[in-house]
Amino acid sequence: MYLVTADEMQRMDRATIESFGIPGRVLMENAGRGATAFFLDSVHRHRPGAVGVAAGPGNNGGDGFVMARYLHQKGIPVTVFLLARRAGVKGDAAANLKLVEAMGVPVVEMTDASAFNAHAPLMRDQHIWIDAILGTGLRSDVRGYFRTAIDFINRQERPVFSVDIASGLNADTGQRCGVSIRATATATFGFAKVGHLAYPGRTLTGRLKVIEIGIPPTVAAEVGCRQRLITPGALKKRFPVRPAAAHKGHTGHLLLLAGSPGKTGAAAMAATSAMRAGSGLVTLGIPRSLNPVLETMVTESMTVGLPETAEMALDESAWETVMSLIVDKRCLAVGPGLGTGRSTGRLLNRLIEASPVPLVMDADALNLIAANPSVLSKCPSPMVLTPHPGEMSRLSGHSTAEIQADRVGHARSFARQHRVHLVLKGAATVVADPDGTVFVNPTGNPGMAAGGMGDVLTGLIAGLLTQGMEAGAAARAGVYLHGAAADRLARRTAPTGYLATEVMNALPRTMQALLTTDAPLSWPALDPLFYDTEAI
Ligand SMILES: NC(=O)C1=CN([C@@H]2O[C@H](COP(=O)(O)OP(=O)(O)OC[C@H]3O[C@@H](n4cnc5c(N)ncnc54)[C@H](O)[C@@H]3O)[C@@H](O)[C@H]2O)[C@H](O)CC1
Ligand SMILES: [K+]
Repeated sequence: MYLVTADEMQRMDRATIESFGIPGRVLMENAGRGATAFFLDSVHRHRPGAVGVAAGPGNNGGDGFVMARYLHQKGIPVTVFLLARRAGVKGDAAANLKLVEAMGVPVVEMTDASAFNAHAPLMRDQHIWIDAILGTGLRSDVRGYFRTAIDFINRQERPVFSVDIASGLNADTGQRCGVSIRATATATFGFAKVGHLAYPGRTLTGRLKVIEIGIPPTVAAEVGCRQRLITPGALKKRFPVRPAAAHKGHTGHLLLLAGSPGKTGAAAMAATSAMRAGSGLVTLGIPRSLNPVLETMVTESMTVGLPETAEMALDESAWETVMSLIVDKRCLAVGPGLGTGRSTGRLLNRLIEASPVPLVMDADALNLIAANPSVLSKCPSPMVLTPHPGEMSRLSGHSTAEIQADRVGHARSFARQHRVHLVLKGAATVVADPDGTVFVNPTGNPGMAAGGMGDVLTGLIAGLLTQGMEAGAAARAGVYLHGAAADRLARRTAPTGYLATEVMNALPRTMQALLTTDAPLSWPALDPLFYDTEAI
């Protein structure tokens, strides 16, 4: 399913109007009518009392006028609070303002803070708000008394239904532009926007419905949308089909380099997660002194003790053994609990330059690469990097705050520059491909903010790659399944306190669920996101 930016959406509107001759007025009518149906569906249990429509001067306000008209026709008491002069409303929005007034809907013009104060008592009487103040036309921090209006509506603690996007939310990043409406539900048009899915936008959006307004499907392709939501339907087609007579030679062999003192659990969890993902065999290469410990920790994986440094981390002299081990492998994963010593770093650099198989790199491997990210361009094989925002900061040189303010943009630019598949972890994980396409993951919950979850993800992605999945697909399937397995645990046990090993053990049945359904696997009570799977 496409996720679009404000600019892409505007280009699609234009293309629909100019190349297909569908008038903007028709799009606005379809938007307002569809949003009204979703509004009535959302409030069906309690027939709405007085409905206040807060309308801005642009086309978002225009959609609000159309909604006011349909609600009025249904006999629902509705008042339009116009946050602009009538004369300042132009085009299709002006036409609909005229129409709604002609029908007898009261329109209160509020052009400054003093008019706003004068009408505050009437505003307080509204039971439900329709927020049609600002849509995708927002380009900077919210200015003027729009700010006052947004704060006022939020303070009323009434249900708020946003038109297209919660006013004040940046459609491209999901960040508040100074201030934002906190919506109970949002009806958006044509396609979901990136800002609906990225945090904090996701919590400010409420239930989300994508309304079809008549944009021809080919227009999205022509505009070249570069963002997608990860959906089970798209993932399913990418899973390798296992032959009935499969043996473990068919199902791939992973080489995992991991572990240092105090971090043996990371190595063990990543290895077993690869097995849980369906990898045929896993060989775990670890510092020699740790072999006795890991032999008892992992049962199904094989272990190989490798030359180590004085700190008992992998030494550069392990190179030859590793290269001989890699010969019959389908994937190399490096990182969980690896340590960040210089000799380990030299070993890693040489592996990146020579790996004949796809590489997955996480944790300390990323911290080591951060010293010299240009080595990535020398890798002859596909790479998946799985940084959390702190590791991403070290890799890219941008602060964590900058990265979090535009996760899609930072993931995309790193993936393109270094030709890697970049998994930027955290709430609403994003996966960027080397060609700049970015996927946003809808699964996962706050209970995953716990030790070991990243090691499970590394093993899972590596396990999928080992079975022959293409690198980008393995990264997307990995983050989706990882989050969905955790959502299942959060639902069945408790929202927090479930363990990484439990997520790991839940992987096979989550994968089975993915392969046997088209429905999103997440639990709606944990994830308020609702999306129309028809609107792909
Ligand atoms: N998606 C579609 O196909 C359709 C979308 N529609 C709706 O149109 C809006 C976008 O409309 P647009 O006129 O471009 O912009 P807005 O209404 O969002 O806002 C423009 C308005 O707001 C002022 N403004 C901009 N930034 C700020 C700011 N930071 N502070 C204060 N004021 C600001 C600006 O000056 C303008 O006056 C889309 O969201 C949909 O709801 C169509 O109706 C149907 C087709
Ligand atoms: K809005």
